Amino acid sequence: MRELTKRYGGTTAVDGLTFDVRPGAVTGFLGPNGAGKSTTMRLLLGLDRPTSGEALVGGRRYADLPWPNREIGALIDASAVHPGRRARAHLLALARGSGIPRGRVAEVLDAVGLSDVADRRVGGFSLGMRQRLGIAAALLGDPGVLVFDEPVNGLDLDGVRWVRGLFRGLADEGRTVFVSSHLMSEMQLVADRLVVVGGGRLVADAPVPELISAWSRTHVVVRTPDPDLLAERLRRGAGTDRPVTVEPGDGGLLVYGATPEEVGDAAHAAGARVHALHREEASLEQAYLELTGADVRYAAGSPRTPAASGRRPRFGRRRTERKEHR
Ligand SMILES: Nc1ncnc2c1ncn2[C@@H]1O[C@H](COP(=O)(O)OP(=O)(O)OP(=O)(O)O)[C@@H](O)[C@H]1O
Repeated sequence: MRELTKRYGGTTAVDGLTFDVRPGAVTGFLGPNGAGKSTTMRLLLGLDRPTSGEALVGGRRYADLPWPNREIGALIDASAVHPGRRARAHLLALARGSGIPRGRVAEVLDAVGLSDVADRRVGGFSLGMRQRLGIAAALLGDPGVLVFDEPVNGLDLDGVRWVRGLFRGLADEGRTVFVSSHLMSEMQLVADRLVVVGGGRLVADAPVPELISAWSRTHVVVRTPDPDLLAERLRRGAGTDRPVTVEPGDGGLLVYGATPEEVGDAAHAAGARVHALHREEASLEQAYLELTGADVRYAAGSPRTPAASGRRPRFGRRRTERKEHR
């Protein structure tokens, strides 16, 4: 994507996005609802025209690809199949239109686990079965680039595990796998890299471990009836050179920059009673909430954001920065 922008009337769905999606890896495309993920994918697939900028597949616009289905396969909308069509007939029609041999249809039906229901009408399929059929259609041309918009929706636990394995296998074969989701927990399990968007803008583009260490901080949670005693002691340092910051938390304190052992020792030295003490690991979920919470449009107010649905980031980006200046 190069400076990709799409406006619908007064709404800017995609706002100057620039990033690359590379072969041999699963790239997660993450953002809350309305962040512009589907629009970006639609622009890449030539289903809509950019207002400005470009979305290219191997350096070419979708419209300029001689055999698009053999270069890029996509699942955008699993319900976009006529309900009266049988699964096999649907795939055969797609294959015929793209010059793909008939034999490939049985192969992809088998790959997605739909061989037994291939001659049933799609109208009777569950959402999970339709997702599988959509994935089969994406695989049909054996393309080097695969794009999946929210592919996990509607899949049961087995289906979710299967899809993770499938993406990993496709990336290991050297293909480019680009998968959107609004679920950080899902992306953490499947993606090598993440492109994070909020309000149509790029918020982060990095390998998953880099994102975690850059955007979230592990801390120690202490439950104590004597928070003032302990906080005062910790603010003078926990016996190391590292700066320690302390924040009020549920029934106690949240301590940044000290180990549980150091916090325990500080409590002992201060004479503060400790009822519980544990380390809370930095999770990608936390990083995601911070990242999208940092976006102005998604910081608060919108009823569709994780921040506004009761999972507000406890430590927004600005607060963290302020803490570090203290
Ligand atoms: N055809 C359209 N006409 C008008 N506005 C649109 C159109 N398509 C998308 N939008 C708007 O563009 C913004 C981005 O939508 P988009 O569907 O790309 O987001 P998304 O990240 O895929 O979210 P979701 O997970 O909800 O699908 C939203 O504000 C949406 O309402």
